[in-house]
Amino acid sequence: MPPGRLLELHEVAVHFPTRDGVVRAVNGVSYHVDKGEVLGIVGESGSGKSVTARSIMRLTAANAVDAGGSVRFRRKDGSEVLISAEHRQSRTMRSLRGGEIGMVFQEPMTALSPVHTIGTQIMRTVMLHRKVSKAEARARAIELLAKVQMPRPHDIVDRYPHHLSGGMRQRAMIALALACDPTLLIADEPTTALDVTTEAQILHLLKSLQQELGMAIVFITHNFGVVADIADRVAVMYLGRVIETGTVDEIFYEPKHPYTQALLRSIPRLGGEKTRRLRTIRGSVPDPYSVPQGCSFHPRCDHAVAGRCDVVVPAEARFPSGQVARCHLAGEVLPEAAE
Ligand SMILES: Nc1ncnc2c1ncn2[C@@H]1O[C@H](COP(=O)(O)OP(=O)(O)OP(=O)(O)O)[C@@H](O)[C@H]1O
Repeated sequence: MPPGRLLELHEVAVHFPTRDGVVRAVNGVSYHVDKGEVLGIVGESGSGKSVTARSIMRLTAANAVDAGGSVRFRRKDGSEVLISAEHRQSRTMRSLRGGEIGMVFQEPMTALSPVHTIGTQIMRTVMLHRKVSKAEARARAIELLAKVQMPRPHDIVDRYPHHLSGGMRQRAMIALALACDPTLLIADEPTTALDVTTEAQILHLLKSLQQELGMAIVFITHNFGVVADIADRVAVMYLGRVIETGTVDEIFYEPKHPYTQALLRSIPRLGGEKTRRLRTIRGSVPDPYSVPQGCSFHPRCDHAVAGRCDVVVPAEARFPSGQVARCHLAGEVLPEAAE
């Protein structure tokens, strides 16, 4: 990996064999994250955002089958590690999880235990990864609670999760994820379940922590507005593939892939023209048992060319800026042409 690179996924594939057939949840996903960068992952429900992220930590469900690809991660000491399925239970993986890669979820109770105090849980993580005394770990827990702007950290440290509001639980989970100064935080829809005001506060908190600590974030969301707030670069996913990547500005102002263009047309804009009608994307996401041949978006695409888009999987089209789109017509299908 280049020196500034922290994480690199190459053609990662994860399938779930079920009684009704094979769910091809992730079908060859490639993306990278540089040190200190925020990568937003967007896409409709079921596009494979979470399964891909979990495969980085090797935390996919027991019925998941690793169907290929590789994940590379740069450790704090500068060395590169190849994360593979065999590493699932390895000592390296255990030291990466929580020690170098932190994770926060939509539902804090998936990360927090209901039967232990917030302090005990943070102290446990700190003591698992560092040689510190109990008193030092407790001091670190209080320091972390203050860092995530938890009110009354000296009091909250001895509370159980059910004593806290939704927003405070989210802060506690972030404190837990930051316990060992991770260089990468994977945030999977961490604000989706919150009201708008709390969501804005948590986003602001994550952004300021990211800048203060210099950590990178993979931020998963289905909300373009949230991406605009927090991300530097964006990867758009559709049916288990990344179909476009670029900077936030490129994706918002010059989307190259018809799916990204359609997604953007379907979100209301503040101050937008009142006469402009919101358009929904034709059809619905096909079920992942039968991913369409060729470009998987072609059955819903207004520009699909028969004999090409329905037959051949598009290669990556690279633009001089670094923007990449997996579309046979990328560069030809401009937003104006698609109106
Ligand atoms: N353990 C599992 N067994 C079978 N199918 C699964 C399993 N976990 C996920 N899937 C399927 O894999 C696909 C991708 O799921 P994933 O959760 O990654 O989507 P997502 O883009 O994160 O969506 P959401 O925003 O709804 O979380 C979905 O079709 C989902 O039903």
